[in-house]
Amino acid sequence: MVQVSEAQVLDALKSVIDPERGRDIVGLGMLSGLVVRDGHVAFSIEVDPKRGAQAEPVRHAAEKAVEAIPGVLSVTAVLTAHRAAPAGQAAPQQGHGHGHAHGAGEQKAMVPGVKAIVAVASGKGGVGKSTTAVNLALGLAANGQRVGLLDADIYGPSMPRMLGIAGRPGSPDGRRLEPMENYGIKVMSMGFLVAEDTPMIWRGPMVMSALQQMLRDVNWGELDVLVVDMPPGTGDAQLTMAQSVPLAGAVIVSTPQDIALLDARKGLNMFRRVDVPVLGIVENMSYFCCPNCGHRTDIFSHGGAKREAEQLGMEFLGEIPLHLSIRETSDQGQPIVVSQPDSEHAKAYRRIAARVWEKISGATGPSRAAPRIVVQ
Ligand SMILES: Nc1ncnc2c1ncn2[C@@H]1O[C@H](COP(=O)(O)OP(=O)(O)OP(=O)(O)O)[C@@H](O)[C@H]1O
Repeated sequence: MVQVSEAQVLDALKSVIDPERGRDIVGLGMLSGLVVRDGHVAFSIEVDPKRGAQAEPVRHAAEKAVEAIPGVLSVTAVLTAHRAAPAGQAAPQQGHGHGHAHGAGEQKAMVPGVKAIVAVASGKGGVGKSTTAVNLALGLAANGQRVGLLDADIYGPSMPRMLGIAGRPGSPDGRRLEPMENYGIKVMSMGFLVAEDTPMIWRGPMVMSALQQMLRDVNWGELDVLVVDMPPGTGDAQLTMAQSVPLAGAVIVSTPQDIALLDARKGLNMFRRVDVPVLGIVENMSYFCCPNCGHRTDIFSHGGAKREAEQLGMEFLGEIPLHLSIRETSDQGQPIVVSQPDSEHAKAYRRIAARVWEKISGATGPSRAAPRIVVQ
């Protein structure tokens, strides 16, 4: 295989001229987060936020220039809206009339029109975080809230599949993306923006810019709740999210054995460190429900999560069994809350959604970043 070096990529990018300033993007210092690995290249290009999608031709030209290097297998270039103003100064999105971060620290820019943002997180992968996020979002919608779902799991976006949505988001004004929609909720996912076979190679700064774009450069409209399906784990992406957005709170998804192994505590501690209230814990795959006879088996010493949650000072929001229909419905793009709304499982998700809503809509008082929420 032909090896591609960073120097080669930089050389190629020196041929890309920013038309606005008449110089190459490398010389202008617009490039950041360059990663070259096994022929796969990824980088971000910082542009003034005012330019937004007008800088798309620059991104496109940069991609083309790198693609032309022999040995390059894929190129992922992302535009970063570089925000020079320190947080708290007159950034355009700040304080859109709905609530501010009132914490002792810096103000966090609200997303215009979005009343509350709830993160769904887990200490590790594979515990059913995305399944919970999608059913929670649909449960909130079924309970009457206006809901958006942001798939922040940029390494393995699953929402296009889970919600049965194909295609690419449009941008009628050429500046902001329109979210996709299904089952009455608005959805944005990196899966809509990047070809399925493109490997995702991200480094810290790129993760941040991708998340910021999906959060702020999307026309979410008026939402009561934006549910964010976080990437698994407790790394950069979670911290960025937690630090740069006034989260109303976080829901931690955990399996019984994961609780026992303390993985859930990592998630909990991370949010506590950045001063985001943890709304509670959902125990997923809590017990096994035989799809044929309905017989229930507690395969993982069920009940431990509730006890642990209490010990950790967290609310236990509910338990979801391991059930074939939960997996099958998500795999088919028809999550159980919409495809089998009268099932016990759908009801369990709706109860969790109702409790989450109760907690965030009642989140007033002198505490930190709790957004002011008007229940309509
Ligand atoms: N309660 C459940 N019953 C049956 N299957 C489930 C349940 N919850 C999740 N699954 C299945 O487990 C698998 C992993 O779930 P999911 O993708 O939601 O996990 P995740 O924590 O988001 O994973 P990742 O960390 O890989 O993103 C999926 O196939 C999903 O359909």
